[in-house]
Amino acid sequence: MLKSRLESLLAQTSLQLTELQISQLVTLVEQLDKWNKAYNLTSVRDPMEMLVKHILDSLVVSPYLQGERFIDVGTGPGLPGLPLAIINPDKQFVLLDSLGKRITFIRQVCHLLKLDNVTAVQSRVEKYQPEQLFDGVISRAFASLQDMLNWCYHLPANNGKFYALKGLVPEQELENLAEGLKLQRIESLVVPELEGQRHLVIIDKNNP
Ligand SMILES: C[S@@+](CC[C@H](N)C(=O)[O-])C[C@H]1O[C@@H](n2cnc3c(N)ncnc32)[C@H](O)[C@@H]1O
Repeated sequence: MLKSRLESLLAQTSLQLTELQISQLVTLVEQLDKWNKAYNLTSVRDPMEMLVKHILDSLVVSPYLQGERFIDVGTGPGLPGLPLAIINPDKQFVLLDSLGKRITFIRQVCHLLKLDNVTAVQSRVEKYQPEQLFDGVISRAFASLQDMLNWCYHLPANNGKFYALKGLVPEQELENLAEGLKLQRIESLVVPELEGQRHLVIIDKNNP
C-alpha cells in the first residue's frame, strides 16, 4: 500500500527514483511509524499522511541543491535530510539536532538502509564547529529565518547557500540580512496532494 501510494505521488513530480530508493523511502516511513510513540518523532501519526507531509515535502527540494556537502539543521527525525540523502547518494549530508533520541533514530535508520552518505550529529547548532564547511545549509520547521541565519552563519563555505523551507513567504524576515547574505530567489514548491503553500527561500553567502 505505502509503495503504490508513494509511486503515484512521485508520478505527479518530475523526480526519477530507482526501485531501491523507493523501497528505502517506504522503510523510512515504516520506521517513523514504528518508533513514533517511543521517541515522539512527529505529530503526523498516519503513515500515508507521512508520505505527503514528510517524504514528498522533503524530496521536492532536491532539484535546487547545488554542491556536494549539506547540513540539515534542526533535522528532528531526519527531515528533510534523510529523504534527500536517499535520493542523492552522491552528496554528503550532516543531520544535526540537539535531541539525542532523534539522533539515535537517524543512526538506526542509516544502519538499516545502509546509507553511507549521512552523518548524524547531536549538538546545538550554535555550538557546532564542523571540520569542513558546507555548500548548503538546509532547514525545515526549525526557526525563524533571522534566527536560522544568525545561528548558522558560520556553517556555509564562501559562495555557499541557505535553503529554508517555508509555508508563507517570510517577507519581514528577509529584511536587514546580515553582511555577506543576499536573497537569491524564492521558489514556489508544488507538493502533490499537500494543502497550503510551500516555498523554498534560497540565500547566498559570500564571505565579506
Ligand atoms: C519542529 S522540529 C522540526 C524537525 C524537522 N526539521 C521537520 O521538519 O520535521 C525542530 C527541531 O529543531 C531542533 N532544534 C531546536 N533548536 C535547536 C538548536 N539550537 N540546535 C539544534 N537543534 C535544534 C529540535 O530539537 C527539533 O527536533
